[in-house]
This record gives sequence, structure tokens and C-alpha cells, in this order.
Amino acid sequence: MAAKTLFAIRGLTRVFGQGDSAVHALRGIDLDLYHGEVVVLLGPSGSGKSTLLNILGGLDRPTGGSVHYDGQSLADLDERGLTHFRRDHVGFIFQFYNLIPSLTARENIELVTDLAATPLPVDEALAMVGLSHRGEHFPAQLSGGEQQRVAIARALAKRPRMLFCDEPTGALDLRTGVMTLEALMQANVAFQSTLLIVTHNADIARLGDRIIQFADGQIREIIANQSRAKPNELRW
Ligand SMILES: Nc1ncnc2c1ncn2[C@@H]1O[C@H](COP(=O)(O)OP(=O)(O)OP(=O)(O)O)[C@@H](O)[C@H]1O
Repeated sequence: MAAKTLFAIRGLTRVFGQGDSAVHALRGIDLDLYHGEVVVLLGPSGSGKSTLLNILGGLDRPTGGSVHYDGQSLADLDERGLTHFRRDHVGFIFQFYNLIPSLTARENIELVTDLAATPLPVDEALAMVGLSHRGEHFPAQLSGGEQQRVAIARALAKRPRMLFCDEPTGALDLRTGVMTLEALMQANVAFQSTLLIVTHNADIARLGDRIIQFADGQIREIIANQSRAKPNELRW
């Protein structure tokens, strides 16, 4: 059976600014993302990776082309519709964890579970990332890797169909990076969440079902990976 398309992206462009100072961040992207797959996006700094994630996640709008999510054109959604799309279907993981410092790990996750349609209980989300014992701690009392896992628990708690991960291990060492990636892969296994992982780290690409090589706002190559590596097999 053919894989179900979650995102259909056609002729996508994004230009920042105008005239001589215009930056063509995306120069015509055609891509399908399939339900339940893990896609790794590799490319040099400034090649447009974050711009693509922001548009797919409903945080930014394209200059041209189209994005359909499960058949729905994102361009047809008003701001309220985009907010619902983000809230109900997608999770974001960034390099710097974006936790609210004055809230405990549990309270940071509750921010999401209070709004989501069918949330995971907070304790289950914490358990999935191996932090059951840390729910009452504040971000400043947690290591970088632990903070990132709280951020992942927060994203997982909405059982997202799509998880966008922008350099999720960029600030972490190997050991904590591996734990972080294992937490992400849990979402893929437990909820069949589609993962789109942006990284500079070519070794992380081995986790993907497909590896997309980006350059200068365009897709240069898409490589299908027949034997996905496990996070604990990676080295960097
Ligand atoms: N809001 C903005 N205004 C103007 N230019 C922007 C804006 N956002 C991104 N750009 C430009 O668009 C291009 C693509 O940026 P983007 O952040 O998508 O690249 P990236 O591949 O994610 O880079 P990195 O790996 O360094 O995060 C860059 O030249 C960047 O300077």
C-alpha cells in the first residue's frame, strides 16, 4: 500500500525583503512528506531549512507555491485557522528549549495539554522521555539535555501528527544528544508522528527514512535510507 501523504509541497518560494536587498530563501520546493516517516534535512547555514520548517508549521507564510496538509491548503486558513492547525497537529522542538523559566517541567507541559484535543497525561509524557522524577523541577534545575527532553515531552503530549525539530541536539553532547533523539523516535513509534529533523550533523541523517540535501533554497538530492540507524549507534 502506498504511504499516505501528510504534506504536499509544490513550487514553494519565500522571498524576504524587496529589490536589491531581497533574499530568496526558498527557490521552488516540491516535496511530499508521508505519514509516519522520519525525514532528515541537511544543508549549510542559510540554505533555507528553518524557513521551510516555519512555513510547514504555520509560523510563516510563503511568497509563492502551495502547501497542503492532509488535503487542506494552509493558504486558505486565516490566522485563527493556522493557530488551530499548530495547536492540534504539529509540535516544534528547537535547539534552545524554549521552556518558561518560572514554570516547573510539569507546568510547562500542562500549557500544551490544557489546550490540546486529545492530550497525553503529563505523567505519561514525562515517562516517555525518562523524566518521571523531574516533574516538579524548574528549567534552571535541569541540565540542557533534560530541558530538551521536557521540551520534547511538551511536544509529545499533544500526540502530534507532525514534529518539526530544528537542530534538536545542536547544544548537546553525544550522550545527552542520543537520549534526546531516542525521545524523539519514541513519538514516531508511539504515535506514528512524522518527524522532520533539521541538522548540520550528517551522522544524525542515518536515523532518517529519507535524507534531503538542501542547498541555496533548493532540494539538491533525496536519498532513501533502507536501514535506519538507532540513536545509540550514532557518533558525533
Ligand atoms: N525574517 C527574515 N528576514 C530576512 N531574511 C531572512 C529572514 N529569515 C531568514 N532570512 C534569510 O533567509 C535565508 C535562509 O535562512 P534560514 O534560517 O531558513 O536558513 P537555515 O538553512 O535554517 O540556516 P541555519 O542552518 O544557519 O539555521 C538566509 O539568507 C537568511 O538570512
